[in-house]
Amino acid sequence: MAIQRRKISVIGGGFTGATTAFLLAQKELGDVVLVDIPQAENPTKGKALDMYEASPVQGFDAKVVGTSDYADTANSDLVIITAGLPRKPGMSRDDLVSTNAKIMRSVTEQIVKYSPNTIIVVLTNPVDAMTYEVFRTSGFPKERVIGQSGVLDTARFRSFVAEELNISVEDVSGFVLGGHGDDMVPLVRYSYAGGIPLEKLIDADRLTAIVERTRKGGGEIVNLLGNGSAYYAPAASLVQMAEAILKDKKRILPSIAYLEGEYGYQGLYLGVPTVLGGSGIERVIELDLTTDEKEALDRSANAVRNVMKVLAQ
Ligand SMILES: NC(=O)c1ccc[n+]([C@@H]2O[C@H](COP(=O)([O-])OP(=O)(O)OC[C@H]3O[C@@H](n4cnc5c(N)ncnc54)[C@H](O)[C@@H]3O)[C@@H](O)[C@H]2O)c1
Ligand SMILES: O=C(O)C[C@H](O)C(=O)O
Repeated sequence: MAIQRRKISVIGGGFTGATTAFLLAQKELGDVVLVDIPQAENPTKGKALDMYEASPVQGFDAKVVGTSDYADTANSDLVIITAGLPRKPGMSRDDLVSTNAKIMRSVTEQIVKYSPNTIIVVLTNPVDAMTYEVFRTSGFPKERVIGQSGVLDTARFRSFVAEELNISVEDVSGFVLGGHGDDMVPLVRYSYAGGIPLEKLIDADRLTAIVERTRKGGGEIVNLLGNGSAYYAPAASLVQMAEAILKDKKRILPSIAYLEGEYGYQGLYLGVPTVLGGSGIERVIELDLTTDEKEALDRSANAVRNVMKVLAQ
């Protein structure tokens, strides 16, 4: 029997969607279907063809097609949702909730129709609430609906620490819990450089500044870009999660997972450490938190709950 390549659909062919599609193809994680609205069909086809034409030069074997027809996504192994509005300077991610929730509902119905057994990874903001909306609309089991925030937030933290210590980013590990907002909880106590706790290497004041910069990392890029939000690091983060799932790597990566009692929360999508593998979220890892850390996580969880109230209206 012929072995078939994996199929990955990326919904939304804008900055994050197109960048993700290209990285997925470059890593030969599967053939990629890039989907956008009918009005954007030609540019989407153009981007996909352009990517495919890079394959002989870069030496990757992956087909990339652009479309507005969900029939082309049928039987996807993985679907990544990037469709929706990004914020502009002066906006919070939460300002996007109503518009992007409608988009989540419509794209999820199409995804489920054509790929009822797929795993969905959501990027669209406000991502904790949007992941919940996709979960609710899809009717999928919780392990097959996952949100991306922690890989990106941790990557920002690791970059800033590496810069501070003038060391390789590879040797820095970070740990960010909570919602993808300014209340996220970077946990310095669980962060290391070359196995050495960061608190032994960086002054408390500097560490506080790095934590603050991480929390506001998305806004820093929004202000620099002027019209849109980050896409290179978000796309790289999606691809790391996709690789863990498609190759059943069982990596410990932070994901936005549906909590039913873990960390004391019920019925909430929130960023936590997880094991990501072929079934999606295979396990949520629970850790003991100090009183201060739990209070910070509660603030972040409350911020997500407040956004979710809009969905209930
Ligand atoms: N969770 C994260 O860490 C993270 C990181 C980066 C961006 N984001 C979010 O991802 C989303 C996309 O960001 P972007 O920079 O790619 O924006 P973008 O404007 O470049 O692209 C969005 C694309 O979605 C398409 N779209 C809109 N409605 C659609 C629909 N119904 N079906 C299919 N496609 C549709 C648009 O035509 C556009 O091409 C935003 O909400 C942004 O805030 C989240
Ligand atoms: O900041 C944004 O609006 C986009 C994204 O969530 C990010 O953190 O870069």
